Amino acid sequence: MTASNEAARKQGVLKPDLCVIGCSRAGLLIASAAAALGVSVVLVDNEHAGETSVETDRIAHQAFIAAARQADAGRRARGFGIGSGDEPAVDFVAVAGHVREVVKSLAPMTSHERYRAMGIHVIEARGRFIDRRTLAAGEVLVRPRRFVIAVGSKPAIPDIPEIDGVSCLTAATIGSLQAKPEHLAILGGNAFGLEMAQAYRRFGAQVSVLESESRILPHEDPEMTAVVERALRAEGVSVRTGVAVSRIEGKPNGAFALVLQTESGEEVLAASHLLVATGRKMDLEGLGLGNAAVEAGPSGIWVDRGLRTTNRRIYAVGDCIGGSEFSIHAASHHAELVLRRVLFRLPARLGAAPVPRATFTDPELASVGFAEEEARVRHREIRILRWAFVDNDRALAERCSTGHLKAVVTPNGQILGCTIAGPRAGELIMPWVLAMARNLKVSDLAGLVYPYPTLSEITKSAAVEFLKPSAQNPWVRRFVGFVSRLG
Ligand SMILES: Cc1cc2nc3c(=O)[nH]c(=O)nc-3n(C[C@H](O)[C@H](O)[C@H](O)COP(=O)(O)OP(=O)(O)OC[C@H]3O[C@@H](n4cnc5c(N)ncnc54)[C@H](O)[C@@H]3O)c2cc1C
Ligand SMILES: NC(=O)c1ccc[n+]([C@@H]2O[C@H](COP(=O)([O-])OP(=O)(O)OC[C@H]3O[C@@H](n4cnc5c(N)ncnc54)[C@H](O)[C@@H]3O)[C@@H](O)[C@H]2O)c1
Repeated sequence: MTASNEAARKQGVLKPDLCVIGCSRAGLLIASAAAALGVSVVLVDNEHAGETSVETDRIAHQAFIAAARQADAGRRARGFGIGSGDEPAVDFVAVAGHVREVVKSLAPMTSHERYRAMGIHVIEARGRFIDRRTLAAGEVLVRPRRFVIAVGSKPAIPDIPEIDGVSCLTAATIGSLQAKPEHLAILGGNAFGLEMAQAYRRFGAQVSVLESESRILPHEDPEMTAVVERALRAEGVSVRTGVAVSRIEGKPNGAFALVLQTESGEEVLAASHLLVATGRKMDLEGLGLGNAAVEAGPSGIWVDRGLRTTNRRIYAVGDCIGGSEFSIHAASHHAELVLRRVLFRLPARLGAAPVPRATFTDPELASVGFAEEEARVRHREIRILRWAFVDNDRALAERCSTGHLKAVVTPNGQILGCTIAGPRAGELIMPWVLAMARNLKVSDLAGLVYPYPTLSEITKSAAVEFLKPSAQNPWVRRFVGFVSRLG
């Protein structure tokens, strides 16, 4: 037990204004904002942040993808007349060193010491509710005015016969690989699986993605996911959709064979490593939610639209409330809503602000609002606006012109959604998020001045498409003709 926990035990029960359970980005945001406003805060976390946590896994994941991008840039440099086009020499151990360095540089930002220096009482222990108002954390009891639960999620392993017999990798363990896998089979073709597939392929591994749905990124617009799928296949990733793994057969040398059920029958796929990227499950075990009358189901803790649980003193944010979107920005958005409600007693509700989604493959895929199919169900008439990166000067100059932007709008220019598959899509989606959040029309995006040459001009080009039919309007033509006769 740490010195501060020992001191707390001697004080008896801690009675702060706020107790945050979970040192996630969202938990830290709430704790630090509340402390900055003079609110007394206890933060309970079961890990030494900065060492092993989802935060660490996530930054390690991004650092790994960044290294793979460099390997690919080495190959592509030949197209610019640079280098010999030889395969880049990849030192997998040095790549792991780069990842460790990036993770280490993040550690001071998430260290408990940083939050203690802000006046937050940090307790390093797993929290467990013992009644409706009290949390036991190690030997300390905490009875605050309000709780916020931000305990996240952990990888879910699918129920496949004999999967326990192979040592499958997950988001939490893939970082421990010290050598390039010979053949990496990845179960699940959503963001995490695809980002890993492309990165390992770029490092020279054979990679097979096995997705049970009929297409990868099943929640996104199929026209746009096809762009990503084509790019992955072109790099040599084997993408299999609509397949079910019916069992796994271990081999004596540690390798294994996946028995697949496909439309054409049974098939066997031999691989050296298996990465499970089939989703997350809530990390609620041992939290004692029942003691606090906080109801939860298999899809997470039940909250109302203001993120309040079935116990009115307790809020929950992030992955642990389930839903369709598990992301750092969704969790941070929850944190901001809870801060509004708890600190300022202002109304705040889920669903009021559009939350974008992003997949960091190359090309990236980012979206906000409705895709075409859903928009057609909800609106009698819609218009589709498209612009391709091949018609963007910056993309051409940089030889990254794969993909396009697709926006869905109403006939009067209200933006229903936008999806971008292409370079920097995760950045380029932001004007569309802002426009949707502030109820701007697509003509507002068309009217902005964009610097040339930038990828961001793709937004202007697509938005201007909305105005083009007006050029055929007889009244507009007559007016322009009349004005031009005035001299
Ligand atoms: C490999 C990987 C890559 C990802 N990449 C991205 C990405 O590029 N973009 C993106 O937006 N999202 C990404 N995500 C998803 C994102 O990390 C999660 O959606 C987000 O972290 C969820 O935040 P959270 O607040 O729910 O909790 P988490 O970040 O999961 O943190 C929960 C914390 O609570 C602690 N805890 C758990 N139980 C207890 C307890 N009983 N008592 C005390 N403490 C407890 C845990 O130790 C942990 O520190 C990625 C996830 C993974 C795994
Ligand atoms: N770019 C990002 O925002 C990013 C990056 C990495 C991870 N994450 C988050 O991390 C979490 C974990 O990601 P994930 O990709 O593991 O989960 P996920 O839930 O996002 O996707 C799981 C995929 O696996 C498929 N699947 C499920 N069972 C299967 C089976 N038995 N065989 C084959 N396919 C199966 C699903 O159809 C789905 O496409 C997600 O919440 C994700 O949002 C986000």
